[in-house]
Amino acid sequence: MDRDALTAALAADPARAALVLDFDGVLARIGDDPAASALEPGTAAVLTELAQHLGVVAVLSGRPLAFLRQRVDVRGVALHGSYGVQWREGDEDRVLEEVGRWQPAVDTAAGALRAAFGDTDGVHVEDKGIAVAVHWRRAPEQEQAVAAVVAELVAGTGLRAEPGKLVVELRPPLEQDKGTALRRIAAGLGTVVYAGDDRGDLPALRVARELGGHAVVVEHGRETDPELLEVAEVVLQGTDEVTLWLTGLRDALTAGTGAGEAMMQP
Ligand SMILES: O=P(O)(O)OC[C@H]1O[C@H](O[C@H]2O[C@H](CO)[C@@H](O)[C@H](O)[C@H]2O)[C@H](O)[C@@H](O)[C@@H]1O
Repeated sequence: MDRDALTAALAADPARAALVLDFDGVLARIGDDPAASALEPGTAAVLTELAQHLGVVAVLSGRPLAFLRQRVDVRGVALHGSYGVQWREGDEDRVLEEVGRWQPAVDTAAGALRAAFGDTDGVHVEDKGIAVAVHWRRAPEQEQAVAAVVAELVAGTGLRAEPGKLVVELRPPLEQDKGTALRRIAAGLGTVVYAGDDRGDLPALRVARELGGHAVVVEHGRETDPELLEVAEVVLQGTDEVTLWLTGLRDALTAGTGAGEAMMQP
């Protein structure tokens, strides 16, 4: 399958189609500073138009919902944060109830990670509210030290370790992941397309295929886990190719309507 076939699958019955996208590495390029991630230029405008034509356009991310609300302030785009345990409903932020009882464990883990790595150059502890992540992108030599502390914390707190690109997150050990979230988002719809780039996207990529939809993997060279490429039906090269695909999809959906021209310079 290629980009055009993917576009055709969504355009066949757009009102019943779901386009669900990961944030980091798909809509935002990967960089050194997790706090600096932002939508690629022009993407907000394209997503706005896609949301007017497709049944569902959603962002499903490991990022907290509060972060997504700041970075993806796009009318019509549904937001699902923290691997789908947080979402926006009307004017309210919602979170799965069972998450709350893990907050003391998350706070303990966050404190321990700050104590262990707060003074370590290049290691960044990311407070995600209902989870905590530790990054070593700027200090690759610290990977083993991080792994050792995280293993102790998993054993001591019962939290679950969620590995990603040069990061590991400690989060509540619920039977919830991007796959269970995608099933909820896609319920009752026709064609489902999910695009992701990291290990946390694997459950959603598999569910997309199980539902008869399509799994899109965004490749970032050697940082791409080979397991993702095994699940992929379409592989896009980095966020630049995502931008081209979304622009082409917008053009296909708006063809003949007079909308969509000159909205985005890829
Ligand atoms: O589910 P996602 O939207 O893909 O979020 C996954 C994690 O993304 C962020 O980390 C990654 O992107 C950073 C910015 O480019 C990069 O510096 C880091 O190395 C990557 O792992 C985010 O910081 C995590 O909280 C997300 O879980």
